Amino acid sequence: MGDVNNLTNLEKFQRGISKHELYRENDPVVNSLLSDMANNKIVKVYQKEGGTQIKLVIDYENKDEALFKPMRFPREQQTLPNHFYFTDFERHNAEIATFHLDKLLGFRRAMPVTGRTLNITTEIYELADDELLKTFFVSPSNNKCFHGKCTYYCDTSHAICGNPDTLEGSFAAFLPSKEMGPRKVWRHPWRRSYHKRRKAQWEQESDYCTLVRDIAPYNTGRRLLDLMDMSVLDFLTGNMDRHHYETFRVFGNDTFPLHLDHGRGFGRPFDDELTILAPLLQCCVIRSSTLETLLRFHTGEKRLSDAMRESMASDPVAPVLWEPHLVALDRRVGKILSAVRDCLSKTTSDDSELPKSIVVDGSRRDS
Ligand SMILES: Nc1ncnc2c1ncn2[C@@H]1O[C@H](COP(=O)(O)OP(=O)(O)OP(=O)(O)O)[C@@H](O)[C@H]1O
Ligand SMILES: [Mn+2]
Repeated sequence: MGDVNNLTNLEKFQRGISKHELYRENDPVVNSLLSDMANNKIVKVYQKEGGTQIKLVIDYENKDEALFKPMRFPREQQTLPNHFYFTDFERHNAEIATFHLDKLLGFRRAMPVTGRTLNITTEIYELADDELLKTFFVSPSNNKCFHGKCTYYCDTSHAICGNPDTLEGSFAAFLPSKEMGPRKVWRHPWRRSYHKRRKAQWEQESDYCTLVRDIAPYNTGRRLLDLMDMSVLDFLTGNMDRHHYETFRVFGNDTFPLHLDHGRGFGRPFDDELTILAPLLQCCVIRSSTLETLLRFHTGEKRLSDAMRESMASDPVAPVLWEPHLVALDRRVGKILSAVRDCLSKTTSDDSELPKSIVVDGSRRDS
């Protein structure tokens, strides 16, 4: 199908997705794709249906697409104390930062995301489809605003407004279409209850992990270790909103889970939500390569915060994160490592076998 030289960077990226990861380490197509999304001409904008908060699909002149989440708040705004994880607003910069973090941790399971500042008149209003256009209005201070249609926060009092005419947002590279790359949706075993008074099973049973590890697909292959990686990523960012995850059907069950939907991370830099680490705390396993990476960031020359600062410096909307969030990353690496240490001391004391908690296998490329 067509000459490889005529492919857009997004198409090249999509063709490079493997059973093990979205892209290869140091693959130059990633930076080219980020730059395309940040600079290419936009020709059409419409709302993505589904999901709880507003998201726009951006069509570029070269037919590539991106998923846009608008900025709602300044970087310093924290999660409102009386909001649950499921009513928290989404933060566009959390999508950008989590892509960088996923990459630095060596997972490569998150789609590339860049920041970009748009002109709300010429790059949204004038390119919007009729549905979206209907939700535009001019605010009392004469800024152009829209609210779209969705389950939460799509009304006049939660509108997205130009400032006065610019709007910042995150642009995530589009996944292959459902036809090209159909995906399977999985319920996360450590999903929260999404109810203000109810608790989930894992919150009430301390040996919940023994149940999980006996059932497919967690009883074999890489999947349980992938959930541990996901809980590491989510604990570092403070994301409590991991209800489902998706895999590509073509790769079967022994493939990586996509890291999608990170808009609710980076909301509380001064608290570390240990319950996000529950999978790791309850199962006491972690992939050896992940442990090595965390140790390197903890004891090595470059701390995780430094690596993140460096990685995000070239983003068009840098600085992407408020400084306290970077400080939190280093502190949380320390907490993950002490959780692993606790696991070790638990499992080595009862029998002389290899400590179960450490992790064993990489099972990333070849198993
Ligand atoms: N980069 C992407 N390209 C294409 N589709 C995507 C991308 N990221 C996410 N999606 C799809 O869009 C849907 C909604 O995305 P996302 O989860 O980020 O939004 P959300 O409003 O938080 O949704 P929800 O309320 O269901 O959690 C997801 O089910 C996912 O399948
Ligand atoms: Mn979500």
